[in-house]
Amino acid sequence: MTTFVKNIKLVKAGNELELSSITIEDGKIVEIGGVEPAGAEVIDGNGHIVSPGFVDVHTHLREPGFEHKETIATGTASAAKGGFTTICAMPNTKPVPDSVENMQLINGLIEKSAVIRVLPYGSLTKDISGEVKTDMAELKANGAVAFSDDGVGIQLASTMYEQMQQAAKLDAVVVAHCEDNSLIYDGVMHEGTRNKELGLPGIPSICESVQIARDVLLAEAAGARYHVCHVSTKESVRAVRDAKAAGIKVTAEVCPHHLLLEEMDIPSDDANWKMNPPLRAADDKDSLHAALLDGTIDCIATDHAPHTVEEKCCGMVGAPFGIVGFETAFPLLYTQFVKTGKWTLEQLIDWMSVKAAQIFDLPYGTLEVGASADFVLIDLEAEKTVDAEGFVSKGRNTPFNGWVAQGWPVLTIFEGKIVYQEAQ
Ligand SMILES: NC(=O)N[C@@H](CC(=O)O)C(=O)O
Ligand SMILES: [Zn+2]
Ligand SMILES: [Zn+2]
Repeated sequence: MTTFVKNIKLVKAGNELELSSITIEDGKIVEIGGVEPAGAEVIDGNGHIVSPGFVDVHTHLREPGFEHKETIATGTASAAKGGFTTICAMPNTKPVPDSVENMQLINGLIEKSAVIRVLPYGSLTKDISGEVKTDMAELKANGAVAFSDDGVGIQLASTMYEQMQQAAKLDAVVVAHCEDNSLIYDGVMHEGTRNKELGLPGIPSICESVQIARDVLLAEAAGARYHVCHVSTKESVRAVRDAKAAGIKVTAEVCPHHLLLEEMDIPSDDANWKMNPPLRAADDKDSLHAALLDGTIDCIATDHAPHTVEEKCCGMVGAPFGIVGFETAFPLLYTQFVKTGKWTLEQLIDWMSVKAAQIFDLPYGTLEVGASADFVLIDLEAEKTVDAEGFVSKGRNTPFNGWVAQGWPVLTIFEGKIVYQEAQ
């Protein structure tokens, strides 16, 4: 079975485009820029750009346990619509992937329902409760892509250190949601200016940064590979930058919302603006941009975190943290930062695909002969308004509703097959 995708533009250095084609055989890329093979099925790319399928190393699919928020079917369909073909699923499900049995249960659900590649995390502790350590070797042997207790920070340094020592032996990556519980103060948004105006309890920046500072030293001592989730503050950026300079094996991600928004943008006590970590101050946002550009932060990850309309209805206090991200990530970043000349198209695509894959040694996020035929065609001209009601995800929880953006995925191909096609 041969498929020929013609009339597409490859993104070369910077913003340079080159008219090309991709030939697919048995789910793999066999030629780039070749001629149409006789008898091939032909897809006309209509002159759109082609990017490697995006790789999202931080997502929440909610199944098993919270199918009212999202399922593997709806979450992966949403990701495909956003141009993603590989996503790593965080372990805050019920049950948690903390044993061979639970890992196999989750693998079975993925096998049954996912329309793109889902690589599950194993947890660092049983039930992500921070107490009993998991057996990482057996979780890895059963498909854990890496290890995290995302949703909560690991409070005890000894727990983190001992799991880093296990990870170092396995050459696995420890992925950390950094949050010191003694410094949360029941906060619902950034401890700064806007929370005082709204009369809402704040989460100080140190809640995140002190745990990163601790962890990079633990990673150094353990010789482990350590990846920081959703970096949001300038002090966190400094801790990661200093650690990299010291030769510690640390990588980091940033979320689209922390690059696009800041505390002063929060219009009111609206839970669609509540996420963890929260939207920080303008200078924090600036430091995240600088960190991406100088390589301190390695990649962009959505932290797609769907919740129901009911849960998000009634102000920030009491609502769960989290916003959805798959279906808006590329268009918003492209419109705000590439169209404005801050970034090149090549940089944005790199941060959303190849750089993300490299952190976990994944052979995806690349357009190379021999690679899995995972890619997305994007219409850079099409302009649309973000409409949460039209999301494929079950989640409607986004602060970007009504934003106008360009650069929408029109066709997503995973292992050579169409998994999303824009309605004509
Ligand atoms: N980011 C969030 O605000 N929420 C995430 C948990 C997490 O990523 O910490 C969730 O699972 O809802
Ligand atoms: Zn988190
Ligand atoms: Zn998360």
